[in-house]
Amino acid sequence: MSSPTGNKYTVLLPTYQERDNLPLIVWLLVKHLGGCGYNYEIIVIDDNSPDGTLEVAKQLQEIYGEDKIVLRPRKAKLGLGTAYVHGVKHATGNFIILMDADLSHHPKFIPEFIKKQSEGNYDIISGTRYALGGGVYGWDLMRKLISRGANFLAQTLLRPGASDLTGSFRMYRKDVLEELVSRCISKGYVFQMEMIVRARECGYTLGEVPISFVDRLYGESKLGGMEIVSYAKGLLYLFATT
Ligand SMILES: Nc1nc2c(ncn2[C@@H]2O[C@H](COP(=O)(O)OP(=O)(O)O[C@H]3O[C@H](CO)[C@@H](O)[C@H](O)[C@@H]3O)[C@@H](O)[C@H]2O)c(=O)[nH]1
Ligand SMILES: [Mg+2]
Repeated sequence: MSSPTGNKYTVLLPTYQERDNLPLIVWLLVKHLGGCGYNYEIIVIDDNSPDGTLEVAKQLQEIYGEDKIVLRPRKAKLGLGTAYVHGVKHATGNFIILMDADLSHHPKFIPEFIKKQSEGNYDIISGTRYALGGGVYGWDLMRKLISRGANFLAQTLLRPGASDLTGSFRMYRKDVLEELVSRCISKGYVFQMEMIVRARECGYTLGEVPISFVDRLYGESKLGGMEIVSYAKGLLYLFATT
């Protein structure tokens, strides 16, 4: 079946301890991308999860095929930012979708990203929780404050012209993503924000699509105190240098 847009979409799924979530997220991706006739592949980047995520991914590969599920594991937990860098090296699509594997980002929004992209011929489409009717569900007050605070600080210091700077559900043209990752120095959670700041520097166009972010059911977030400290350091660095 030829893709309705003539494009190929590569979904990068970084996983660390996502054994219970992976079958469902993959099934939903197949449903919303394959079911709509899009040409796609899913690249799973597992960082040697002790819970056996990679073994689950291998079973999924047998079910859906090696052309649809591509495995690019790494030997150790090396961080979310570098997982994307690693994944994009193996991508064969001309558009790349970055998303979490824990069902916080629902694949039903991807056809909306694709529609928005073709309407404005944008270089980047960013899912937004903080404008246009997007939202967050299931987080406690503390986590909401951390996210809002991180966004507010970044908006105030960097003024990058996007409503959700720390979210990671986005679609990029492949060459744009490659250019941006080569310019980014962050390795942890601050990576998402730096990508938008660099995109603005390079003059790339950005469209936004409202998304609802639902907190994970299975497993735990990897966002801890260390990540918050490194986020603050990264933000100050960007403030001082851009
Ligand atoms: N391969 C790999 N994957 C990782 C690593 N750390 C996290 N992941 C994967 O990256 C995704 C996001 O990790 P979570 O631990 O679920 O992040 P979160 O706390 O829910 O944070 C989300 O929201 C933040 C903003 O509100 C985002 O900044 C963040 O990117 C993510 O979308 C999941 O699929 C998780 O398995 C890592 O070191 N290596
Ligand atoms: Mg999560």
